[in-house]
Amino acid sequence: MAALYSSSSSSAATHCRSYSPPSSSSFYSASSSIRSGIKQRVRLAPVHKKHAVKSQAKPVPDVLMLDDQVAPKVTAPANSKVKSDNLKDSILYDALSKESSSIANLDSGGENSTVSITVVGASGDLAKKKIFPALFALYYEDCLPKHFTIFGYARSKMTDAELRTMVSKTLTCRIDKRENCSEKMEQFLNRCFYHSGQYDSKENFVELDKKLKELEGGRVANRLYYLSIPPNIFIDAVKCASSSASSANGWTRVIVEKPFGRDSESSAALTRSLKRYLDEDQIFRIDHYLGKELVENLSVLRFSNLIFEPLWSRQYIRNVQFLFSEDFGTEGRGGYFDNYGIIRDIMQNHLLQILALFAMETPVSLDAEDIRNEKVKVLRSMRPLLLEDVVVGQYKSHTKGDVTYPAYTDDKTVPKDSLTPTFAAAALFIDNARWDGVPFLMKAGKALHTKRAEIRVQFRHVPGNLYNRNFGTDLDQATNELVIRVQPDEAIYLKINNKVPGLGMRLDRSNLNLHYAARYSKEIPDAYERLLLDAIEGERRLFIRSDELDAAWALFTPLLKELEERRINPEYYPYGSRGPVGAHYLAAKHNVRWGDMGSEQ
Ligand SMILES: NC(=O)C1=CN([C@@H]2O[C@H](COP(=O)(O)OP(=O)(O)OC[C@H]3O[C@@H](n4cnc5c(N)ncnc54)[C@H](OP(=O)(O)O)[C@@H]3O)[C@@H](O)[C@H]2O)C=CC1
Ligand SMILES: O=C1O[C@H](COP(=O)(O)O)[C@@H](O)[C@H](O)[C@H]1O
Repeated sequence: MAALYSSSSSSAATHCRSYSPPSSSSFYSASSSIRSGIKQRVRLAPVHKKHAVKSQAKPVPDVLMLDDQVAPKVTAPANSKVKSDNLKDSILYDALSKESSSIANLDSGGENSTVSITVVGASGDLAKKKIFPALFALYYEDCLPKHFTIFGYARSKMTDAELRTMVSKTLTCRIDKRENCSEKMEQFLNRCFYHSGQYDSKENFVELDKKLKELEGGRVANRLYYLSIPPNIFIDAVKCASSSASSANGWTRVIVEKPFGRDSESSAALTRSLKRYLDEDQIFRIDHYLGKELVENLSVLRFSNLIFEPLWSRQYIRNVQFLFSEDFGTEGRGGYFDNYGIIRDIMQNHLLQILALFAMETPVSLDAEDIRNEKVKVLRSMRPLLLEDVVVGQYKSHTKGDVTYPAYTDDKTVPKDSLTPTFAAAALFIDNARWDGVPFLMKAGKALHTKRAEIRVQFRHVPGNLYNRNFGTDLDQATNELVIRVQPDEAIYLKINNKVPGLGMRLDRSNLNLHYAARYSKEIPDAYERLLLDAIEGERRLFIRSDELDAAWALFTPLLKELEERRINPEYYPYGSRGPVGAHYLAAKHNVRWGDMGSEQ
């Protein structure tokens, strides 16, 4: 039986995910076996019979045959509506998800199945900037299944040829692999098609369905919809896609882009509406920060190295900081941004998701449900944010030399009297045994002095430190710090104290540095590539489950309401600066110094 399973691991996706490590590294072979471990476990999971009943599918064999030559027999019809109430039972939930992952893995890569990816809102910014380029990169890397089709769907009138021209302008070849690039592009573009339609028109989706069927050529048809449209039309599109263009014999999945509402109530309403047309395990709520390489590496760092996990608690960690800054303003997205602000745009999702991964307990396994269960526990253990633990700011115009940088309210799509924060700093707390009393600080801002995303872990001072005299460094300040630089120029470095070489005794601060560009020659894939591939493979680990979302909103909603109801004025900071001074007072109140204020890196 074991041989049967291992002989199945020849699908394109599995192949494209076996990254080759640098020759001297045994570490990577360990980590890639973790990944194949996930697959192995998922594939071996027996099929849960209830699912077959619920989805009214044909009976499913107890042992899944994974040989590519064996046609997958059964999948959950996408439009089968499974009520979500009983999914609250996490055991059943786990079983269902593992089961559908098994089906997904069977169905996505074989000779007798096909995957159709429809980008809804294909004429838009995100589609052009991220989604089509990520799909091409997956194709280039042989990660897409043998049989696949890509459809663009939007209201704009376009022919297939015009879509191809539009998409071709956004495609780039990998720096490390330029061979055959134009051939590959042409092959890819030939598999891209376009259908123009309204987002609320069943007829238009029926037309799409017809075109999809023609291209699917009678194979088991799996369908992935990427909703790259404004949130007010999500439900219209989901309703039409699910009723008129979901797969009759394969899976149907929908990737939903943020914003997932703007507070607890609107988020819950969105979830309820989505669940009228889809099961929870058909919904892939994307947070692209979870697809970033160093965020993915966070769990590997913690759980595959002996040295970190024992230190990962209030006993040794003084505070943790999650930092996001951009060196540009809203630039054309002010209309969207003004309704959300930086807390909803970055903190409630990207930074909080990273925090949950950082702080969670060891999951039972690397399966999606085990990881998401642990993340939910962390989020539920957190205190809702208080206004007194938050500082908000907004950038104002600034002139440097000959250049004048605009204020946020100079954006034509932003009301002149807008109080929407473009910067926020916050102190959060996790009331559990591991993290009691440890401040988790977040700072996020637009139009700051630099573009960067980092996690900084500041350790406590060394008790009874022998070197606590004046050896050139204040060791109370110069505690160890672990920095995970998510972007740009990915790196993980640990600040340590060391002796300056020589006959004297002076201490210095140095970095033990894993600098990705120096260590790995391979280009780091874009987050959207990883997440699209995961959605095709049915891997939900990096997507947000509805209970995670509820818990995340519960932390921020009271604060957001208070900020808006009391019309709290932001502290103004010049475009290109380090942000409002108030952020320093906030940190000082919690006995913390922001780690990004130093001169290093
Ligand atoms: N752009 C980005 O960097 C990011 C975007 N997102 C999210 O991704 C989604 C898509 O973003 P983005 O591509 O920037 O969005 P766009 O504003 O570019 O909209 C995408 C497409 O939707 C259609 N559309 C736009 N407005 C309306 C409307 N009022 N009614 C009906 N259709 C409309 C348009 O296509 P047509 O007119 O042809 O139908 C447009 O090309 C959004 O949910 C956004 O919040 C998330 C993170 C980053
Ligand atoms: O989700 C968002 O993310 C981008 C930043 O993403 P990055 O991958 O370029 O760091 C941000 O600019 C945007 O406001 C926000 O909606």
